[in-house]
Amino acid sequence: MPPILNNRYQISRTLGSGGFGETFLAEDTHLPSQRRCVIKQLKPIANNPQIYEIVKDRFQREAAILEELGSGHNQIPSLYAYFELDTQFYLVQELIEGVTLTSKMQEEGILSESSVKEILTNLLPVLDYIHSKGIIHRDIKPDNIMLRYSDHLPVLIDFGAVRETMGTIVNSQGNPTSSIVIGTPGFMPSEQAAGRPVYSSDLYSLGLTAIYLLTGKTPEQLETDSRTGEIIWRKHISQISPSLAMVLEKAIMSHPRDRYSTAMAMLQALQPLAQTITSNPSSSKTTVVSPPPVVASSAQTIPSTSSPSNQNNTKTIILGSFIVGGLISASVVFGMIMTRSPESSSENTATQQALLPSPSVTTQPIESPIENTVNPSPSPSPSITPQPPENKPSPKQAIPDYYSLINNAQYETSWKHLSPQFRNNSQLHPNGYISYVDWWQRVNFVEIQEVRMVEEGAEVARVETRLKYLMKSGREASHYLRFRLVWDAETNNWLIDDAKSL
Ligand SMILES: Nc1ncnc2c1ncn2[C@@H]1O[C@H](COP(=O)(O)OP(=O)(O)OP(=O)(O)O)[C@@H](O)[C@H]1O
Repeated sequence: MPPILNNRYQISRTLGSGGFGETFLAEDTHLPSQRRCVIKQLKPIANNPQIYEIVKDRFQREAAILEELGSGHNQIPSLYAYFELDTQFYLVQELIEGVTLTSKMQEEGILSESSVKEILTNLLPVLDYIHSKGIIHRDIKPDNIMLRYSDHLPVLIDFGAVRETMGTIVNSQGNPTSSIVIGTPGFMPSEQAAGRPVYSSDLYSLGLTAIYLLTGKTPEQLETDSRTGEIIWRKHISQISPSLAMVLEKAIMSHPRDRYSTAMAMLQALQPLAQTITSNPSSSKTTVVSPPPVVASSAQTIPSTSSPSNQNNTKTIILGSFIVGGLISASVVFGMIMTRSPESSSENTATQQALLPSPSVTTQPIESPIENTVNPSPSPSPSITPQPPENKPSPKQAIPDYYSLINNAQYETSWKHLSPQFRNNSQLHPNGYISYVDWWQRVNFVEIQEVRMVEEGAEVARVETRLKYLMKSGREASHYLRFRLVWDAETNNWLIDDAKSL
C-alpha cells in the first residue's frame, strides 16, 4: 500500500481488515486542514473484466446512496469522495471520533439498562431514516455502531450494500448476481441469511445488539428454545424491567411477522418506558409519543370538529368500539372497514348496523351529560373546568399508557384500563376478556400519532387521537378516535369508557 493513496490521502494506519479489503485512517493532503478521514478499500471477488464493469457501475450507485444518506443524517458518516484505483474501489468517509459498542463493552463491561435504552432511542430514528429511503443496513451489530465522543450519539457505520456489490458474479443464466449474503452470523435473522432481508431484519439485529450490551453474550452464546425456536436470553440478566424485556423479545422474534414492523413502532414501544424512568409521571409528555418528523410531515392532523354523516356515524361507532374494546365476532367486518374506502357498500352498512352497540353507549353527542360512568359522583358543570389535583395523572397520558400495555401484550392489565361499563358491553365483548384478547392478538402494533385534549374535567375527560393500526396480517389503517375517559379514584387511573371514530 503506497503511503499516499490516489495522490491525495496519506495513510496513517490500518483500522481493520475484512473479507473485501481494508479500512484505513488517513489525512487529506489536498485540504489545508489535512482533515483526517477513513478510507474503505473494496476488492471485487471476481477477476473478470466483464464483471468488473458491472461492479464499477453498481459501486457508483451505492456510493451515491451513501452520499445521500451521509448528508441527510448526522448519525451516518458523510461520504467525502470515492474513486477506483488498480481495479479496487475506495470510499473516503468522515472520521467518527468515538468508540464502537464492541470496544466500549470490552473496556467497561456490560451496560446499564438506561444506557442501552438511550442507545436504542437514539439509533431507531437513524434506522427509520434509512428505511424511509428504501435501504436496509443489513449489518447492525456492536462493531458497526460507534458512540461519538462529542455528543454520545450512536453513529451507524459500514453499510452492507457496497460490500454486496463486490460479491457480484455471473450466474448460470448469464445474469449478474451477488454471490454473498451480507450480514454477520448470529446477528442476522434467518430471512436475511436466506437472501431476503426486510426492514425488520435490522430491528432483529438491533435487538440482539442490545441484548449483547446488557448480557455480554453474543448471539452464538445464547440458547434457542427447541420448542418455539426463539432465543433464550433473559436468564442472563439479573435485573431488567419487564417492559424493556418485552420490547427486545418482540424485536428478536424469529418470524418477521411477529416483530415490530417499523423502527418507529419499536421506538414508540420504548419511549413510554424511558419516560417512566426519567420523568415525572404526572406531567403530560405526549410529545414523547408524537410521530417522528418523517411520519408527521406526511400525516394529516386530527380534524378539529366532527360532524359525520349518519352513514359514517354508523361505521364510526362500530369501528371505535372494536378498536378499543375488541369484538371477536365482528373482526371480519373490521377487516372490511380497514381495507375499504369510507363509501362502504350498503351490504356492509347493513352488516355493521346489525352489530351496532346500544345507542346510549356510543351515540350520545359529546356535549351531553355523561351517564353510567364508573364513578357515581356527580359530573362537574361543563362550564367549570376544575383544576386536577397535583398528583392526578393527565387523561392525555392514559392513551399512550393503554396502548403501551397493548403493544407489550399486557392484556390483563390493559383490560383493567377499560371502565366496567365498557368491559361489560356484551355486544363489544360477547365472551368478555376472551373476546378482547382474541381481538388484540390479531394486532401487531398500534402507533399513536397524535393525542389532543378536548375536554378535561375532574371526573370525565375527552381526548382525540390519531392512531395507526398495524395488523399481523400486514394491513395498516389510520383511525381518528375520540375517547371518553372516566376518573377512577380507587385505582388512581383514567379508564376508557367509550371511543368513537371521527
Ligand atoms: N467512519 C468511521 N469513523 C471512525 N472509525 C471507523 C469508521 N469506519 C470504520 N471505522 C473503524 O474501523 C474499523 C474497521 O472498519 P469496518 O468495520 O468498516 O471494516 P472491516 O472490519 O475492516 O471490514 P468489514 O467491512 O468486513 O466489516 C471499525 O471497527 C471502526 O473502529
